[in-house]
Amino acid sequence: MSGEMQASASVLSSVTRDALAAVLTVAEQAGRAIMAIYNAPERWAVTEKSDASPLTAADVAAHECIVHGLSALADTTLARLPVLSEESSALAVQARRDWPAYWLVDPLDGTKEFIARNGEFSVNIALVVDQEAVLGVVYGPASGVGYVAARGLGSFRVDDSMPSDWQRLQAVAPDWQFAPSALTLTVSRRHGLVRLATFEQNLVAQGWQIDSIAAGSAFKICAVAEGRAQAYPRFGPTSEWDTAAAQIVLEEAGGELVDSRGRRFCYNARNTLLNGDFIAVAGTSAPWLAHWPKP
Ligand SMILES: Nc1ncnc2c1ncn2[C@@H]1O[C@H](COP(=O)(O)O)[C@@H](OP(=O)(O)O)[C@H]1O
Ligand SMILES: [Mg+2]
Repeated sequence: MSGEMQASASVLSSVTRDALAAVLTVAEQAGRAIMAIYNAPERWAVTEKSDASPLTAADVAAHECIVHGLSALADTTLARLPVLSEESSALAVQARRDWPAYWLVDPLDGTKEFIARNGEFSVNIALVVDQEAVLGVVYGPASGVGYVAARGLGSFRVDDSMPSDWQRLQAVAPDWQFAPSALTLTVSRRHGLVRLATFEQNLVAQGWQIDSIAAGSAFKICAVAEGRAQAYPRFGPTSEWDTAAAQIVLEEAGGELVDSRGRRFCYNARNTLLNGDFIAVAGTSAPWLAHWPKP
């Protein structure tokens, strides 16, 4: 076995339910740092990043909390892994090519929703090993609800009010064999809405009735894992830290996250951090992609 394969095997053997619970605790700590600022708007000082997305004091506070929390994990194999975070990406984007395993983090996904004060933002922490997300935590500081998963261990919803009650998630796929009926989609409030409308029209033309739930952040993927929606079609760019944690939550609940050609998303495989169009589905993606709009 090569040194790199040994390193990956050692990280995978650290992926346990205890480790998942510890990463959820890190996300909850970051959530408390975020809420302290969310509830004190005079501390926001919104600035523009180089990609023109907003950056608040909360993004930075959550980033620092997560970097510290992960480095203090009891499992030293996990604690020593490098971190690629939205707030540190300029430094790490090249270095990551040499990393067989690392933490991929969006400390505050849905910054525009944070600024809009609608509560629809999340802390996303994923563990990537050999280009696949193998552990993920998506935590909502405003709701106190986390979605957690690890490869082979299942997906769970954990509410802060009942921390020991991990509720198993199961995605619910449409039955494509029978006459079209109702489909529920989760959709972005702000991005890719023109091609989303075309996709919905393609489904309606086949007799499907579409309901949609608009929301910010990676919760749109978790809602599919939870069975509240059957798919989340995404048109336009996102970054790898927007999808990795929620992807393993969805996969462990019985779903797929794929590009417009049906290829499963993987990480650290290209020279960019940007994702292209994707669809997150309950069950299999092929029936959905038959209705995908032309680019
Ligand atoms: N032009 C762009 N390039 C890269 N990512 C983009 C983008 N436009 C939107 N996003 C991503 O979409 C996320 C918000 O999507 P949604 O509104 O559906 O929740 C943003 O998360 P952040 O708020 O963490 O930056 C950002 O990562
Ligand atoms: Mg984001």
